[in-house]
Amino acid sequence: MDKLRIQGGQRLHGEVPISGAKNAALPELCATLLTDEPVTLRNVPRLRDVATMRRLLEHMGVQVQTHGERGGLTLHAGAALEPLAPYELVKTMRASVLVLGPLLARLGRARVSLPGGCAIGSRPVDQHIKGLQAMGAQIAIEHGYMVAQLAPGQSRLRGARIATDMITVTGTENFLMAATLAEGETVLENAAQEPEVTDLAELLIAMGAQIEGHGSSRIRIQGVERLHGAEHAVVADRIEAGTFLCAVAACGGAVHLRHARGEHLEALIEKLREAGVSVQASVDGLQVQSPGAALLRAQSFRTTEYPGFPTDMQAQFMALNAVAQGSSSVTETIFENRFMHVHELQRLGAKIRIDGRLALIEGLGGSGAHLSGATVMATDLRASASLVIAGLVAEGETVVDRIYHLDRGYDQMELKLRALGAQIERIA
Ligand SMILES: CC(=O)N[C@H]1[C@@H](OP(=O)(O)OP(=O)(O)OC[C@H]2O[C@@H](n3ccc(=O)[nH]c3=O)[C@H](O)[C@@H]2O)O[C@H](CO)[C@@H](O)[C@@H]1O
Ligand SMILES: C=C(OP(=O)(O)O)C(=O)O
Repeated sequence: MDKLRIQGGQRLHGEVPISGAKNAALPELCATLLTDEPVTLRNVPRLRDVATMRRLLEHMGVQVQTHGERGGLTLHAGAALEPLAPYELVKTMRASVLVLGPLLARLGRARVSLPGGCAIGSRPVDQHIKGLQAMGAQIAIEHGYMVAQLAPGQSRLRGARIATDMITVTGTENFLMAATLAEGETVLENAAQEPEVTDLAELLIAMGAQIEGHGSSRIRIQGVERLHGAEHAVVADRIEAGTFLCAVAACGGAVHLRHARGEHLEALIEKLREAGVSVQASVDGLQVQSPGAALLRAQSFRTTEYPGFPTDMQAQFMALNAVAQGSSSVTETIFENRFMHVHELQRLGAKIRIDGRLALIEGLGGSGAHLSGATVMATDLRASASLVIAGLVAEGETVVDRIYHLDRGYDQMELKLRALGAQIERIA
């Protein structure tokens, strides 16, 4: 099992290219199920989740071709599709639930394994099921599978008004894709406003869908009879960019993040600036400069839906707070179990106390104390990133075990960090 070995204490300098977003690429790969014409995606990141999604789509009969160095994939979901997503392919990746909407819309039936339990919370899919039922789908849970079909006498999904109990990102994406081929109008109330939802809507529009209001909390979709092929470049990954911003903030140095989109990271950038980090827009990205964590002021924050502070950046910013000056509090409001990095950060010497959904952090900056390297265990994707950041500033050697979690969502992170001057290597 691969691990990362880090020798802490280096400042970071240079330029890093930000890859396409995992959370946009995954729904966009699923959207190719909506048409029998080829769809080309560019800037698809090289990630384990993308490879898993590719295997899942190929298993259903989608032909996938890779081209070029720059993450080009052409997907062709021709006529012979088997709408089955088996447990073996679904268990490691929550996003596999995103095949349900497109399959129902295109074929009127699907059999999709419930996604496996996840470390960060229970993550039910009740809202996905309720919304698709409102569009006329009949969905039963049988032997761990969602078995879905259209109601008798119905040849297409029907447009509906869907108001979810909470804001759900993949739920919004599933409804958006399903509604493109439904009969009549669908209105999504309480829709997620994340940039990845907007990027998906832009791909769907390029395929011939009629969508208005994406990027706001109410999205209107007029169903059409068919969609066609298109070409689309996946938006830059704001969470990868945010992770590099926190890494440079903690280590100190000056780095250009090529392709990063500052307008997608406003809540995070505001906190970094308040901490004492300089973040400036450049022609094609962001320029970040930091004196190093010990001279920064720790920042309190609460995670909320976009445009608020992203839950997917909570663990990385907490690592920064642990080595900055002063005390801070972090409240996680999206997932009930997303503090698993805390125990591992404590093993490196971080002073953090958890009280329910609140973490209280006593920053080491200016106290004379430091994190000290140790072997730590990655428990989920962003927890792994937070341990890498902590390892980069800790004294001595840190080994981060179980980095298959990191490989789910970061495109060659250790190579990118090494190019910036970090001492980090992958070991078996
Ligand atoms: C592939 C992808 O895009 N993953 C992102 C997506 O996950 P995902 O789309 O799974 O997260 P949601 O936005 O759906 O979850 C928000 C909250 O709603 C709850 N919920 C959701 C659906 C449902 O049917 N029932 C229910 O109770 C969840 O358990 C969670 O507490 O958004 C999360 C929140 O920004 C991010 O952390 C993930 O990186
Ligand atoms: C939680 C995440 O991903 P997923 O929804 O794929 O588990 C994430 O990207 O931080």
